[in-house]
Amino acid sequence: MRKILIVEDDISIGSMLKKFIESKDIEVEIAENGMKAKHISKKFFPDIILLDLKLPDIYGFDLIGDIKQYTKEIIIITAHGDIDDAVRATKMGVYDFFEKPIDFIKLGTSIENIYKMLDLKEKVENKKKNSNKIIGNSNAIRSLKLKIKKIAEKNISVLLLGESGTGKEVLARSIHNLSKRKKFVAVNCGAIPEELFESELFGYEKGSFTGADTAKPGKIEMADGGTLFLDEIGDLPKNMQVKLLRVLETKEVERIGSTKSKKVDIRIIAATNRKFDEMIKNGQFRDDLFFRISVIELIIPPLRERKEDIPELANYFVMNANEDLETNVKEISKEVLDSLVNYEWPGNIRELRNIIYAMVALSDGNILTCDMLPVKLKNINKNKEFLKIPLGLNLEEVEKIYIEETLKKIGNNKTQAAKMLGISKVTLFAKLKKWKEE
Ligand SMILES: Nc1ncnc2c1ncn2[C@@H]1O[C@H](COP(=O)(O)OP(=O)(O)OP(=O)(O)O)[C@@H](O)[C@H]1O
Repeated sequence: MRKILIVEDDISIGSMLKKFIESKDIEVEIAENGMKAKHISKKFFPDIILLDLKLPDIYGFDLIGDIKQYTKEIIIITAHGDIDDAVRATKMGVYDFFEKPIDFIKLGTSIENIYKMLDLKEKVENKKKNSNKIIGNSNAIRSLKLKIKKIAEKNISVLLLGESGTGKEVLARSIHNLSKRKKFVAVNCGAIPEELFESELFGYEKGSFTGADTAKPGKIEMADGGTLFLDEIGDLPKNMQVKLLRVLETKEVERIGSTKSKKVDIRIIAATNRKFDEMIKNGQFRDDLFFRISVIELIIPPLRERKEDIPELANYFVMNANEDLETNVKEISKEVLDSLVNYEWPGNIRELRNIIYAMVALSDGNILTCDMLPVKLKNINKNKEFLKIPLGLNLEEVEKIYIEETLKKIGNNKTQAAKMLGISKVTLFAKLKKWKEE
């Protein structure tokens, strides 16, 4: 059910507004002063707050900081509005501004527009949620899926390790979706300038520094009851590492400029593509924080080590691209699939996704063919070397020739050969020993 809170001390205007909005099938609550407005918004979580500026106990603008976090949009209604107020409202992110007497038709349109926008946002969110499906059936992915099912509901910190684009965020969101936690709040530590970290994570009170016009909760507080995903945690500055550790130990957070701390219940999922042991050795990352966040460590292997997932992923991205680009590609040609499987994917799944999207966008038929491949993939099959093996040999003899030729090609490096052949080093040694003894 849609919900609107009216903050208005004039009882007759309040009840007129209530009647008008209820006629649109929206649930309405009224608060006659600022204190009630804070109290009700915390429990009612209205989609929209209609806020009168002149209230008996507070000036409407000074209330916005306290109620903003409990609603999606604010509309201001005022008897004595001037240009300055309208400008201030826009700066504070208020959606619309109405002068009394209220033009109900215009107000109705404004409310409808907000709901149209919110519906669209929800659709995009849902789509995002669905895109958290973990595609792949390789041993590595199957085992990851099993593990996350086991740990999802337990309130333990998880550290995801893997190269860029391997799907760490997808995995983090899947863990969250399988848990009963409320919201998923993501922070990309690699994208925040150092001087903004503290306000981003901890929030601030109004007036705590120049430019802090309103109070703002930080990401930690916003994740209360939910999951806080700290992407690129290796980029967290040292002074923030100490502060984060304190939050995890005390389960309390304090906004900048506040003397009061607030209890928070968060589950941390962190991710990095950097090597923690080196960072700890160099003093770049605190080991006490590392132990706190890495109760469970999950390693996501690069795509080149689970090539059997490539066809399924490629088909999945063709389907997604069809939906997003309104195309109708039905198939990937065998040659294209061969090239995709033979490529090494330094950018992992993100790179695969981008290439498929580009190919779908370029195609004008219903099959993806080699001429649409980017140059780096076009000649990949041509560059492959082929080995002629005579017919009539038994499989073990074929295997022996193949392994010997592979070793020759890479300068007898047995570790690399085992990797290329997809067998363990022990197996490779055992085979070589057996053939030597024969
Ligand atoms: N197993 C998967 N199934 C389906 N799509 C996936 C999978 N893994 C990754 N993707 C897709 O690949 C892209 C990159 O994934 P994601 O952002 O999770 O990677 P990441 O490891 O967090 O990258 P970075 O380290 O750069 O932040 C996204 O578009 C995501 O939807």
